[in-house]
Amino acid sequence: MALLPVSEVFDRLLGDVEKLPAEDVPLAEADNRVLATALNGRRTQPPFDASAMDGYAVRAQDTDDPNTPLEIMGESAAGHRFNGRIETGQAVRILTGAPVPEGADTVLIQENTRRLGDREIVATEPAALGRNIRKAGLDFAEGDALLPAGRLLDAGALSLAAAANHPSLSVVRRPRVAIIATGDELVLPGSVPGPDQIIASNSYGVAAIARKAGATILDFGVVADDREKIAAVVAEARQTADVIVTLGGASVGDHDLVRPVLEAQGMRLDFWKIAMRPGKPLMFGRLGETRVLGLPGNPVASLVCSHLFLAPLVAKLGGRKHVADIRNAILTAPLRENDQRQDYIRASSEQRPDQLTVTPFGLQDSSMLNTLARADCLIIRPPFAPAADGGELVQIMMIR
Ligand SMILES: Nc1nc2c(c(=O)[nH]1)N[C@H]1C(S)=C(S)[C@@H](COP(=O)(O)OP(=O)(O)OC[C@H]3O[C@@H](n4cnc5c(N)ncnc54)[C@H](O)[C@@H]3O)O[C@H]1N2
Ligand code: MOO
Repeated sequence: MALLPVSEVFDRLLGDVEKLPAEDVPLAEADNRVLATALNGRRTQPPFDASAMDGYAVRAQDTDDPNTPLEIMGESAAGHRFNGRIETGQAVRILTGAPVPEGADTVLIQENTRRLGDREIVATEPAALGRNIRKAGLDFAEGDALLPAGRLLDAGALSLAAAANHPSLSVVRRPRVAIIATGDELVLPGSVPGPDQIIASNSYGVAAIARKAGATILDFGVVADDREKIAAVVAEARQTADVIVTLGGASVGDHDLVRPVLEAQGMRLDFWKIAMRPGKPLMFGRLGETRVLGLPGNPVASLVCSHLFLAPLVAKLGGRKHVADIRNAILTAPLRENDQRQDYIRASSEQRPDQLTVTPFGLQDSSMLNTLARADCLIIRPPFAPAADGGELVQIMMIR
């Protein structure tokens, strides 16, 4: 089977993805969720003409002559309005956020007044008509379009939704990603491994990438290389998962059972084996409504494929925008010519005063997590790229 080019992998994986259905969540739990439907104001804010300052509600023309005393008729505080109307020659003590009394057209700030005893003030400076008054609806009015569908609910959006009196919000359901690690050699961190065993590490990194893209993770732990056991876990996972991610068992060895087991369960294979390094044995298919992404077991292949493919898949299902952070950088060391597979080379970037540079790591074996953890980017080497010298420009994808 020919290896599928990376650009086609994106098309086949993402081409027909629709965002998941909506669900209602309490406002307090809506942080970092994606709004499913546009949000309108359910009230007008401020609901009345309100004072923007501590001072006195007056008629502007009464302040034209600074020596005219104004009689204080009462107080309007936030939450407790002054019930009454002021006439010429009168003022009401007013505090920030309080309703402006009828008859007043201006708020004179406290600093521009002088008190004469308990009952009177004079303006020390004339006030312009309408000063320090927030008109009703200054922020928004009932029925105004406030937030569009697809908006990520961040701090500003959440407080606006609250101010508009929405106690709950309709958000896109989080994609549920089931992760199934396969392999007789794997034991969980903290176990005592047998002589031929290693610690299962991939799930943790893959889960972190998926979660960052908006997923809820269903971790199915480690399953032995056994057809029945893998089939049983897949059958359980497909009940709830939008995406099943399998780890390992994707290649051509006698114990690489994932694809045959999934096909026996009815998976329609879309593609298997892609023109990429690391990540060649990547597999993608559909099991009913559930998408299945079979990641190669080599830890670096699992994580690089998750950055490249799982993150945008999860983001799109969850209604989020996902744009890979791709930049141009100057190579500090030479690179060999490339073969037919698009290469993603672990590297370290440095922002210098005048340019971004990138240094590839010498060893690129796809089992080496130590280099992956140190890498902040991957150099993208297109198929058949000629050898590159230090000083040449290359594309890099940031991974942290
Ligand atoms: N004859 C060929 N052999 C291999 C090919 C090939 O094309 N022809 N491809 C190689 C490539 S590329 C990769 S990548 C691996 C992928 O193989 P599998 O997906 O079948 O993965 P496994 O054989 O199960 O495991 C490979 C390696 O990774 C370790 N592993 C697996 N799962 C985990 C995990 N959850 N946490 C940590 N480490 C894990 C496993 O122990 C193996 O060492 O195949 C090449 N072979
Ligand atoms: O995916 Mo494999 O890691 O190309 O070595």
